[in-house]
Amino acid sequence: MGNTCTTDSISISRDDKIKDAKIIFVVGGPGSGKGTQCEKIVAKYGYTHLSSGDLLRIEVASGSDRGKQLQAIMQKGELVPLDTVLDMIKDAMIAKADVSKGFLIDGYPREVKQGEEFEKKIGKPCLLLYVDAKAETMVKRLMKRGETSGRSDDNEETIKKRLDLYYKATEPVISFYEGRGIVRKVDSELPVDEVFSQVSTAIDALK
Ligand SMILES: Nc1ccn([C@@H]2O[C@H](COP(=O)(O)OP(=O)(O)OP(=O)(O)O)[C@@H](O)[C@H]2O)c(=O)n1
Ligand SMILES: Nc1nc2c(ncn2[C@@H]2O[C@H](COP(=O)(O)OP(=O)(O)O)[C@@H](O)[C@H]2O)c(=O)[nH]1
Ligand SMILES: [Mg+2]
Repeated sequence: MGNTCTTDSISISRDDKIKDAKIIFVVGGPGSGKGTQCEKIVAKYGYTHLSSGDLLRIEVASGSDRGKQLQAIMQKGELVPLDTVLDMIKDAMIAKADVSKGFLIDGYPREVKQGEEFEKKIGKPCLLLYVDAKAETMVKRLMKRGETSGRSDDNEETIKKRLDLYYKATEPVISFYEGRGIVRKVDSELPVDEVFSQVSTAIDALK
């Protein structure tokens, strides 16, 4: 049976496993350095890193019909349907719930609605790490990453679309959570270790 939900009671116990989890959203533009910082957080704090983009890429790599549809959307730099990403994140969280000290949700929410749905279905974040870099810096990093990443969206045309969408849809997420006082901004123009020192300060301040 595994994780299959057949009755309400099973579904409640599945959800119960993550309802009190420590949740950190990691938000920033494409190529800002979210993944780089998350790796370091995992090493120092032992949190579980879930990159919504990576989860989608795993589905694409499986070659499934759903993966093919996702690939087409991602190649255009658009957002995949909200429920698809949210279900993937939730399943991944439940799978790690027993061993996790906390979750880094990287690259999510991409729009305010995604944050609202996450809170309804999973729980509230205690921190939003805002990884901030200039557009020019992000483009430069992504073009460089594209030389070796093999990612079909690390090309000039798609990068521009991802950036536009970031400013239009994702930046409002930061204002939304600023209203709640949980946003900590780190300056990702700095060298990786200096960015991480700012990240550590923000995480250490959590109780
Ligand atoms: N919550 C999410 C996360 C990702 N995507 C899709 O997956 C692509 C890649 O996402 P991601 O790996 O998070 O890429 P970026 O944020 O652009 O940055 P990076 O991998 O460089 O962190 C996005 O452009 C988008 O099409 C999405 O629709 N919804
Ligand atoms: N110079 C510099 N490069 C960085 C920094 N953080 C990330 N990078 C590089 O920028 C690229 C994008 O980083 P990544 O972590 O994949 O960013 P993400 O798209 O936000 O997940 C990678 O090739 C990193 O090596 C940083 O603080 N300084
Ligand atoms: Mg990433």
